[in-house]
Parts: sequence; C-alpha cells; structure tokens
Amino acid sequence: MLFTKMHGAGNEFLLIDGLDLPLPPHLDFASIAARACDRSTGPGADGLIVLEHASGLDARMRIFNADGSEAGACGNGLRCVGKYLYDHKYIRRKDATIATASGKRELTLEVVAGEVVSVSVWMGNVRLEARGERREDKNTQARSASKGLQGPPPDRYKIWPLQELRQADLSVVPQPSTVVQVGNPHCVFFVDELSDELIHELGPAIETHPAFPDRTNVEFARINSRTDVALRVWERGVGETAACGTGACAAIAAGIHAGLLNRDATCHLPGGDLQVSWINAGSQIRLTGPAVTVGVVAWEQPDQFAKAA
Ligand SMILES: N[C@H](CCC[C@H](N)C(=O)O)C(=O)O
Repeated sequence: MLFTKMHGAGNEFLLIDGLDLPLPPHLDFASIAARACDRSTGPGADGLIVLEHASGLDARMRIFNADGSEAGACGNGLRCVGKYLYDHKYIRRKDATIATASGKRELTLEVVAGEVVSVSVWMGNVRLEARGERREDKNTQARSASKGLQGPPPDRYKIWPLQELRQADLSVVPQPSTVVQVGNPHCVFFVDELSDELIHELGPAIETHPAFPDRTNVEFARINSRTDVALRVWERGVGETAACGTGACAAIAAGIHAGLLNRDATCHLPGGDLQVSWINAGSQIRLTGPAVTVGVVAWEQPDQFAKAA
C-alpha cells in the first residue's frame, strides 16, 4: 500500500489516495490506521487520511486517529489535502471544497512560484459552552444570545495556576473550562504555565473523563497577549501532537468568548504557528497555516486488513 506522508505544523498524516484508483472494497481503515500510525509496526504518524470521490466536490476526506478511531474534523489534515490535490493536479484552481464527516469545508491555497506555501480552511461554525462560571441574570443571557453568542455570557475566566490545576480533584472536570465543538470535541483550560507534567497527567485524564462519553481533545492555552497564545494539545486517540488545527480553533474561540483575545490571533504550538480568525459568533472560524509533503511511503500486507465481506 502506498501512503503519501504529509504534515501540517508538525501534525503528521499518512494519506491514502482513493481518487486516482478506486481502493479495494472493505478495507478496514481503522486497523490500517492503528498499525500504520504506530511507529513500531508501520511508518508512524498521528493519523490516517483517506481521500475518496465526493460527487460535485473536489474530494471527501476521512480522518482516523492513531488508535484507529474515526474523527469528525481535522484542520491540519484539511490543509494537507488541499496541497495534495493541487500538487497532484486534481485541482487547477487555488480553492477547493472538501466533504468531511462534519460538513463541507472550503479551502483557499496560497501558491508562490507553483508551490503551495499556506492553506486557509473555513472550519465551520463553532459551538461553545463556557462551564463553571456564575450564571448571570436571564436578561444578560438573553442579550448575549441576541448577539449570537453561544453558551452563557462570560462572567470571569480563571487562568489556572499550574500546580492548582495539576492537583485538581478529577472526580469532575476542573471548572472553569470551555467545551468547544469544531466538528469534534475539545475541552480548553487557560493556564499560567505550560509543562510536560500538566499535559501528560491531565491530558489523558480529561480525554477519557466520564463527562465526555465520546472522549475529547484537551487544550492547555497560555494567553500571551490579545493576539498571541501558546498552546499544547493532548489529542483524542493520539496523545500530545506537535499541532492540532481544530484545537487551535477551539482555544482561540474560547479566548475570544472570554474577552481575552481579539478576533484574529496566532497560536504558537510546538510544531509551528497557526492563525485563527473568528469574525463573530455566527460566522465560520478560519484556520490558516502550512502544509508540507514529506514523501511517498510503501507499506506491505494491507490484505490482512480487508474487512470480512
Ligand atoms: N484527534 C482529533 C482528530 C484530529 C484533529 C487534529 N489533528 C487537527 O488538526 O484538527 C479527534 O479525535 O477529534
């Protein structure tokens, strides 16, 4: 089986092209993802992208995490798909429309001297629930709702001191936090300091917390200024990744809702920077960043992954 290995700000994917030649029927993509993404049994990556035909659109993208679970959205993956389609001449234009499990996503490519250097993706509408503040009176909530803001109006947001959050009682999800849907689930904490211990202790505990029956991605955001955030993400089904596109959208949306950020902000992740823009609560959130092709990887023995017909 041939994969094209790509990454968006260090978030690595193995891409299977089902556009050129139809893929064998009944391929078990979940098992392929779990084996191929595991660096001990395959080329290694954070996720598997499967490209398929979608009538009237440029392609359909399916995304499988490294544990084989299928996800509803992937911002870094969509940027890689945009670059792949352009580089392989499936599109001649500098825009594309991709079908995903969470709806159609529009992409715009920035091409310099024939090279795709950056891709912007409209990542759909964000649903957001700020948890754990005092609820304000009904009128304020009504006014807030009339402005199209989703979730209760921000009362105050806590910037968690590192040790306090590390020692939080995990029988419940530490509050305040912000639950954000970007086609996939996220739980955002604002912190005053990012540390390996915090991410590696709290990340898996929140990912699998009973409060999230489908599990969740977990973001730890340090607000540097109104336009600048340092972010680390423990991804559902993967673990900590170098970058998470939907995670960047979730963190910026939560910061805007809390009144901590402007409508355009930069997310500094360990693997690189992503730009997020969210003009208003009723509009789509936009993610912009790089997409890089690493190379073609051959991997044998996919037959064993064919699902029983
Ligand atoms: N782990 C995520 C899917 C990948 C998202 C991430 N790689 C991105 O760039 O958005 C989930 O289970 O919802």
